[in-house]
Amino acid sequence: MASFTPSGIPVIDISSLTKGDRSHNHRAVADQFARHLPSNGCIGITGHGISLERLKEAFSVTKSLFDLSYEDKMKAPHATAIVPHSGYSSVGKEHLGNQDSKNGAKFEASDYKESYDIRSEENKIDYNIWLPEEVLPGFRAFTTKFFWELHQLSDKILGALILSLEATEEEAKAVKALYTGHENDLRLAHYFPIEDAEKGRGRLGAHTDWSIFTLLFQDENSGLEFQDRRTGGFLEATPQEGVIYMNIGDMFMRISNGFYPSALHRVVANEGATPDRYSIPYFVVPDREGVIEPLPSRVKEDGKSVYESVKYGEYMMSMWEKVR
Ligand SMILES: O=C(O)CCC(=O)C(=O)O
Ligand SMILES: [Fe+2]
Repeated sequence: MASFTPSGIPVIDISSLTKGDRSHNHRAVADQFARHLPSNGCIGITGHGISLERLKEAFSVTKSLFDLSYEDKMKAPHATAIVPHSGYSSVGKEHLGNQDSKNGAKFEASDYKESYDIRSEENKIDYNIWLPEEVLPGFRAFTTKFFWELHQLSDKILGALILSLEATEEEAKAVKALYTGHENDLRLAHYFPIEDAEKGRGRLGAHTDWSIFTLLFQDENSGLEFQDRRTGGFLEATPQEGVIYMNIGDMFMRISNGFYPSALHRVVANEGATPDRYSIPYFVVPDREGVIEPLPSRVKEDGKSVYESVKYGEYMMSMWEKVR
């Protein structure tokens, strides 16, 4: 059974996936996904197995990173090119709101934030750009460990998502083969404080993620909102202890032939003086060479294929051109 946030976003307990007991039935979680994700492509999750201590540590590491001087942060600068997408990006590198022209919810924002992207050590294209160890001791070790913890969790969520589509065994295998975790992106983000914000002022423009799905950790300073597709308005993703938000991205929308929508989301400032905000998105993405297309069984059921097949790497590069 799901509970709901004050704004009506469903919150699903996934502990039967994460307890590690293989005899547990994953079906119940898959059924909850199938019931609650089709409306807006977003849910809150509890029972994810990431402890509160771990989360506290992650936010404290994030804050220490952004508290460094600009000169120190620039010791791990993001490349001027799109690739490798890793290391430190100062304000103004991205304009995610630019990608949103199709759904009438255009939302002006200058993406008033700085961020740092961490990748798999085995990713040879988007390879990591690390700060020298002495600049922030322990940063590399912590974030690398956290990256793989989130990968383990994501692997289980992906399994339940595939199960929720009633995929054949062959289809399930094919989708899992698209994903090794080595292209995932752990992003630490810091939104600057704003004095005298008008309510609803943009901190991050409305966009969908290009991922399979995204896990979102945020601090107690709210601002994350998902579009309610029935009304076109936005629902606040209220910060709640132990709740991680999760949204479907463009790739799983395509795999599901549109059964799951890619969630349109944004970050806004509260009215008045708005403090710093920290968040940690984890983007679960296919491998670059992965060909993404609707499951044949869903196409059969729906009577048509809503999406053409795309190679993830090509899709991603075309999207990057839009938001730079
Ligand atoms: O900061 C957040 O809560 C959301 C970040 C986000 O949507 C993104 O970076 O794609
Ligand atoms: Fe996003």
